[in-house]
Amino acid sequence: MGMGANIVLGAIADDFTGATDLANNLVRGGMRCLQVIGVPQQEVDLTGIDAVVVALKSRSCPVDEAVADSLAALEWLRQQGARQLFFKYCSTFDSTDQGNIGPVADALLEALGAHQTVMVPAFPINGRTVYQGHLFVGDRLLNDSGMQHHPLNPMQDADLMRVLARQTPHPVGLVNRTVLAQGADATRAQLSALAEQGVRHVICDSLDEQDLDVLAEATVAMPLVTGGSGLGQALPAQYRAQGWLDTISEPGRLSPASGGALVLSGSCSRATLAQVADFLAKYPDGGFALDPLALAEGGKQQEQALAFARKRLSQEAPVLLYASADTEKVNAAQKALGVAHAGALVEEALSQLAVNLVDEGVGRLLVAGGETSGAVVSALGITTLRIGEQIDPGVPWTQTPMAGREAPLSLALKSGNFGGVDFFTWAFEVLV
Ligand SMILES: Nc1ncnc2c1ncn2[C@@H]1O[C@H](COP(=O)(O)OP(=O)(O)O)[C@@H](O)[C@H]1O
Ligand SMILES: O=C(O)[C@@H](O)C(=O)COP(=O)(O)O
Repeated sequence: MGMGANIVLGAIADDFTGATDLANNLVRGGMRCLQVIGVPQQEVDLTGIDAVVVALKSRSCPVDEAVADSLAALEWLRQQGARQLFFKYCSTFDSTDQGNIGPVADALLEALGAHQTVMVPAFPINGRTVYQGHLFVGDRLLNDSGMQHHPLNPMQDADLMRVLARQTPHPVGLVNRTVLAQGADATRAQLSALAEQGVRHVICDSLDEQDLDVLAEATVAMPLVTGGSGLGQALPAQYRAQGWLDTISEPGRLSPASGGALVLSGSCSRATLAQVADFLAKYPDGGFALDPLALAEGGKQQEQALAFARKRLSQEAPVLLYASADTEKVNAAQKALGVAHAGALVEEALSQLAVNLVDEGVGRLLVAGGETSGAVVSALGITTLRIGEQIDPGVPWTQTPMAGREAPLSLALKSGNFGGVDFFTWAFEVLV
C-alpha cells in the first residue's frame, strides 16, 4: 500500500505522453493526480492523491510484454485500493492485428474477474470522435487521416468493431449514438443486454462531451473502463456523485516554477513541425537543429548544441534544440542509418542534453514527442510526476522532485500531434 492512499481511479497508460494526457483530463475533472513511470519498485507517497496513472511503454512492444507489464501495473494499482481501473490507449486506437489493445483488455478483465468493458477512444476537443463504431479525426475517417501511414501501427481501417475483432477471440459489440441520446439508463440497459449475449468488448460512439458524460454515468460501477482521455474528464463528476471523491479546489496546483527554460523536440509530426517553425519565426537565433547523420559521426554536434544552449540560457533567452524534420529529411536519415538507429541517435542526444542542462540549472523543460519524452524522462531518472494545469488540450505542466535540489523540475511532455502552433512559447507564459 502507498502511504496515505485513497485512490479512486487507477489507470494503466500504454505510453508516456498518453498518460499525461489522461492525467490532465482527470485534473480538469477535479482529481489530484500523480503519474508514475513504470510500475513502482519502491513505496510511493500517495497522500492527497485521488488518481494515479501508471505510464508504460506497451503500445508497440510485443504482445506478451504488454500483457505482463499491464498485469503488473494492475496488481500494483489494486494494492493501492483503486476503486475503478482505466486502460488508456491512443485516441486514434493505435494498434495492429496482433494487439495490443485487445489482448491487454482481455488480460485485465480476466485478472479482475470481470465480464465486460467499454472502449471509448473519443477525444472530441482534439477532433477524435466515434460514430456507428467508426473513428474520425476531424472530418476524416481514421484510415484517411494520415494515421494510415504511421510507421509502427498504420491504421488502415476506421471500423473499430472490425479492428478489435482481429485482436480478440471474444465477441465485440456497439453502443451507438441513438442509445446514448436516450441517456445513462438506456445505455446501461444496452450494455446489460450485450453482456447477456456474451459481448465482452463494447465499442462506444461519442460525438461530444455530453456523450462522454452519459457513458461515464453508465460505466462508473464497471471494474474496468478503457479508452482515450476524453472519458477521463467525465468520470470524476460521477465519483463525486457516488460520494467517493470530495470537491477539490485547485486539483492542479503546483509549487512555483523556477530555473532556466528549455524546449527539446524529437517529434516529426505535422503539429510539431509547425510549432518549431513558429518558434524560429519568433526567435530566428533561438533554435539549434540536430541531424542524425551528423550525430552518427561522433559527439561534435551534440557539444555544439550544448554550448549553444548554455549561451542562450545564460542570457535568459528562449532556446529550442530540435531534430524535428520533414518527411524527406527523415527518410534520408532512415535510409542511411536505419529507422531504429536514426531514432536512437536523436533520442540519446536529446536525453543527454536534458541531463546536462537540467544539472546546470534548467528548471522548466518542455519535450515534444512520445518516444522522445520516454527517453528524456528515463535519462533524468524521473519516477513520479504530479500533474498541474493544462497548457493546451491533452498537455499539462507537471512537476517532479529533483534529488539534491530544493525546487522541483517543471516538465511538459507533448504528444507529437497535440498543441497549438505557438505551443513552444505559450507553454512558458501559462507557467507561474
Ligand atoms: N531528423 C530525424 N530523422 C530520423 N528520425 C528522427 C528525426 N528526428 C526525430 N526522429 C525520431 O522520430 C521519432 C519521433 O517519435 P516521437 O518522439 O514519439 O514523436 P511523435 O509523438 O510525434 O510520434 C523518435 O524516435 C525520434 O528520435
Ligand atoms: O490519446 C491520445 O491521442 C494521446 O494521449 C496519445 O496517446 C498520443 O500518442 P503519441 O502521439 O504517440 O504521443
